[in-house]
Amino acid sequence: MIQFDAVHKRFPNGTTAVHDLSLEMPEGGVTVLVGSSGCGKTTTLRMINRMVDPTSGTIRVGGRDVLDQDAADLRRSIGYVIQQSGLFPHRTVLDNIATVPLLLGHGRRKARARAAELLETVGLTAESGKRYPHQLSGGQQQRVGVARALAADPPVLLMDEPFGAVDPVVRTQLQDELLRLQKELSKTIVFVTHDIDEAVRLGDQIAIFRTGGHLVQCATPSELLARPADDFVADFLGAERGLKLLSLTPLKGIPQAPAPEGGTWELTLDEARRPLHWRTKDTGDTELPVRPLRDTDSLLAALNESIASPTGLVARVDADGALTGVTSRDEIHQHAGQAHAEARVAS
Ligand SMILES: Nc1ncnc2c1ncn2[C@@H]1O[C@H](COP(=O)(O)OP(=O)(O)OP(=O)(O)O)[C@@H](O)[C@H]1O
Repeated sequence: MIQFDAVHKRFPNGTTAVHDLSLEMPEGGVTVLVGSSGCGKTTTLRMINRMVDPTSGTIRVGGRDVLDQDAADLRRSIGYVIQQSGLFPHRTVLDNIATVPLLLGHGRRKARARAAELLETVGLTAESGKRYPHQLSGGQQQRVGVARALAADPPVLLMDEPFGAVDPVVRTQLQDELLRLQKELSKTIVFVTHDIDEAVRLGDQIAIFRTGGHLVQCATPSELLARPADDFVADFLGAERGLKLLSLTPLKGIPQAPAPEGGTWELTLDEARRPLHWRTKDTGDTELPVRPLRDTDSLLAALNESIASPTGLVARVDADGALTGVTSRDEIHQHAGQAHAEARVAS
């Protein structure tokens, strides 16, 4: 969908922001650009919608060279979300979202109806549409920013550190929302972040840049974590890169055994067979918390839970939260090793 071919960007002051970049961003996938400050991520993003023009090389969107297209038209046809949401302060939330449909000549009523629909899509109440941006929390403003970018239903969405200014809890919620939306909408998304965990969570592919605008490696998250191209990439991924790889592997398919009965520790269940806690009578009826996991939870979550669990056992539940069995710490360890070996072979 988006192709960079030998793209170079040198600003008039002599700074090379992007150096000989060749990269493909597949249709319907999320490409995350990561790297330390000043390595050319934002410039790369902005060349896609012609907010910046390349010095040399070609950028194609949907097969067409961006330089052959009118910059204003191109910008309207590509969604753009930035940090701090970039909303117009004196327009209501609904009017902010309706901005691009209005620019595209949709009537006011139609544009507002579409905006109201999008409010719901991004998880905001109809009432919040009547407010002004400063009357919303930072996280809510970011949701409005996403709704505004989606308003003209563009096939491509550019997101520049969209969740950089919110606290970690809200950030995780916004990431979840984006993943949910993306499942439905399958946009071609280019997402800039400093945060490697965010990149691993959201990316179908991750492009890592080094200062001077050099692309060092572009690969799927599991390829990158299993086989970093060099020390720079390995350092960027951090010492816990092995654990991050486990965060990508779901528990589904890892064997379960029946929950222990009559031993030192037992699981107490409610009437719907949902685990409540681990309980032992040995030390005066002690109860310890249990965090049951579903098949979609990761091996990393399982490893974490197996360490916290007094028995080393992880309680597994179905989609309704009812107990299906338990998995041991040893079993989880063994599969963790296997996941690493498989990722190394696959990449
Ligand atoms: N308009 C400009 N004129 C001159 N230099 C610029 C301009 N825009 C960016 N640069 C320089 O180009 C380099 C790349 O900047 P860019 O904003 O693309 O990096 P980045 O990776 O997005 O950084 P950050 O993560 O800090 O936002 C930097 O050295 C920056 O100072």
